[in-house]
Amino acid sequence: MKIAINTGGGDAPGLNAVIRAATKAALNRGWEVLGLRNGYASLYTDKPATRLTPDSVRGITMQGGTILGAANRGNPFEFPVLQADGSYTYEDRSDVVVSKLAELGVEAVVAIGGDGSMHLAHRLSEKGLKIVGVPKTIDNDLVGCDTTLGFDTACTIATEAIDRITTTAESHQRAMIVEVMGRYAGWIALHAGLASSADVILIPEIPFTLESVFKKLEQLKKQGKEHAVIVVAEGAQLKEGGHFIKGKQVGQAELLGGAAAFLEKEIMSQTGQETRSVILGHQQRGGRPSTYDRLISLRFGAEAIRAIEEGDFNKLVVMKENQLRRIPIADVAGKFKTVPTDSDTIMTARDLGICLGD
Ligand SMILES: Nc1ncnc2c1ncn2[C@@H]1O[C@H](COP(=O)(O)OP(=O)(O)OP(=O)(O)O)[C@@H](O)[C@H]1O
Ligand SMILES: O=P(O)(O)OC[C@H]1O[C@](O)(CO)[C@@H](O)[C@@H]1O
Ligand SMILES: [Mg+2]
Repeated sequence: MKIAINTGGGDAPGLNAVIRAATKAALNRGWEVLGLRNGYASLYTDKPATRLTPDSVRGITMQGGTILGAANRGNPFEFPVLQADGSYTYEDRSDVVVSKLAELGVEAVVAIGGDGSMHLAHRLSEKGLKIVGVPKTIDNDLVGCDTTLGFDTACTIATEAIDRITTTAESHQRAMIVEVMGRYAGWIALHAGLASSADVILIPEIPFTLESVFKKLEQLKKQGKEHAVIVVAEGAQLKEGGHFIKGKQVGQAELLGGAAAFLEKEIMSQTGQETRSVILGHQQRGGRPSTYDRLISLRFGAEAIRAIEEGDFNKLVVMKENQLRRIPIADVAGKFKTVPTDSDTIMTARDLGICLGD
């Protein structure tokens, strides 16, 4: 058996642990393992794949990033090609992906990625590719699973950052706003905000009003609390105004952001409270994975190989109620898991008096 592994979408802590577990489990079965670089991009080059060996995966469980490189602008069905005049045209390179893998003798692919990668995996499987998916994204927005690899680490990093920001907020009697990642889902904001005792948490699932935030700041003052910590998801949206969109690059999903800067300006000008904003950004995606992310990543990687061994293709390996399961990739492709607004975590935030902006 010859398999190939690729990592697609934004990188996330734990990717290397999946690569190591899948490679070792496959090599132990006497299989051959190829690594694709930068998603599927290496398949269009004269070095389409590299052989993964015990040496190439040694000691990488604890390493951030991905030794294979990631790609979040390389959709093979609409591949952006730069023209001489600076404009882009889009080519369908999906047949190149399928035929190149066949030429390399690859019988199955382990595709590690988020919602976008699983959408691609599903479309490639319709062209005959045998794929097993592994759920990765710090955003935790893949349906059909409790958690995705990278989410726990991102929440830990965000929680620690908010803790640190809280002590300086207190020293200066300021409102501090922390913008965290998560695209159109508020998982990181809600979990890290709750864990770090934020006063206000704004998530895309609950559109907010400025009045609600100002009311909370006023209430804190009345209680003798001179500082405030506001955690805002990059995808947060105003009840009247929608998302904060920073821009869009060719071949990429839209970039969100700007909610924290907006809030800083409005709080300063409308309440007079000294305010600062911080964007945590990509540090939430970088560095060493948490113990939990290492473990689920190793379990996902080895399970993907067991699925291939059993011929159980076009499945996504997931963690559901702390059990490994396999679900059809078709069931998650093109879907999106947001925070249920009636979840016990939301109710807990409300019970603790946290303002959710509504
Ligand atoms: N293996 C791949 N090769 C090339 N491009 C890919 C690959 N996987 C995903 N992409 C591109 O990256 C985009 C994002 O992928 P995905 O949703 O899986 O990642 P993510 O972890 O949710 O991060 P992101 O915030 O970038 O969406 C996809 O829409 C797709 O265009
Ligand atoms: O790496 P880029 O292109 O800045 O993408 C940022 C996006 O990727 C993620 O980090 C992971 O999906 C999102 O939280 C964020 O919106
Ligand atoms: Mg995504």
